[in-house]
Amino acid sequence: MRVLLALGGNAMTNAEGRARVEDQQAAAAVAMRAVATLVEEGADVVITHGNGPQVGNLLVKNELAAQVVPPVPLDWCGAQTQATLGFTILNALDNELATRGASREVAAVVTRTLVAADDPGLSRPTKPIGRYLPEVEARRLVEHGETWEDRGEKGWRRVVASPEPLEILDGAAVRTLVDAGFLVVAGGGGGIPTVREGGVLRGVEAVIDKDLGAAVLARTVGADVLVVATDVPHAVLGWGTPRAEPLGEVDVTRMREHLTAGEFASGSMGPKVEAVCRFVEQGGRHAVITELDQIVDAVAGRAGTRVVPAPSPRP
Ligand SMILES: NC(=O)OP(=O)(O)O
Repeated sequence: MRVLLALGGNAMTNAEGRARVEDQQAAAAVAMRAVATLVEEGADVVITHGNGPQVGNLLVKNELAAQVVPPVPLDWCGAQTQATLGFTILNALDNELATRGASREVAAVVTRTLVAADDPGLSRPTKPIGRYLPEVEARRLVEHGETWEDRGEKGWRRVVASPEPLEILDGAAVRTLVDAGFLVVAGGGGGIPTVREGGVLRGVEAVIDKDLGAAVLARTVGADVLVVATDVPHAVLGWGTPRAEPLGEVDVTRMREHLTAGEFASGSMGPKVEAVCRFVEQGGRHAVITELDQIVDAVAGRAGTRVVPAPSPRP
């Protein structure tokens, strides 16, 4: 079985969302325990990861240091997060396999994702990145031209452009490595957004939603199962209301109806549900949204919100 595991922000930060080096190393170590168990059970595992906290922090560093060292654009920041998180995940995975007396070849692939140059998402900021700030501080940054948005009880968060992922440009390399038996980290942060204009490729300043990127990557590597690991055990209908209903197994037609009805918040559960629906609609065996410590059971169909193909119509 081939599994695409998409690790959410909480899988690469501590419980408060902090992204110090030691927080990221500790979080990666926890996530790789699940990956090592899947590997022991015989799965091919491809890992992708979010980069929202990390890419936002890099952008702030760039802006603060701009008078001293040349700043780099957001797509460069995204590429940098793929490298640092890829290296952190690989170390954690190698170390976890070694404690179990196991060993596998591992690799991290700097991954570009093709987006359309005229994607409306490039001119309309929607993707939350970086740290949360109190409203008063966020409004000060808005006065300096940044876009910030109220994200509820945690505070305000910067939002940036986020185009639709169309194709994993480095997909052939990823697939070749997986077919050769490597455990691969790829498509971090949804992939580095890249446009092709007049036959020329160039990065664009945006951050792709990593769950939507994961759905494209899953298709590219021929995954049977997509697991979106986040900080809650299930997607929930009526979240935060007295009628809250955690979802178990749902067929993809019904799940898309819930999505269309506005049951899932944009910028958080909404893209995760969109991603699992796309994966199953395009032939995936099943897709699961669940929390980090349920990953192994999720792959086995015993945990989380499990989206399965719609039943075939009767002849
Ligand atoms: N790129 C991205 O979606 O990252 P997060 O999942 O960390 O927000």
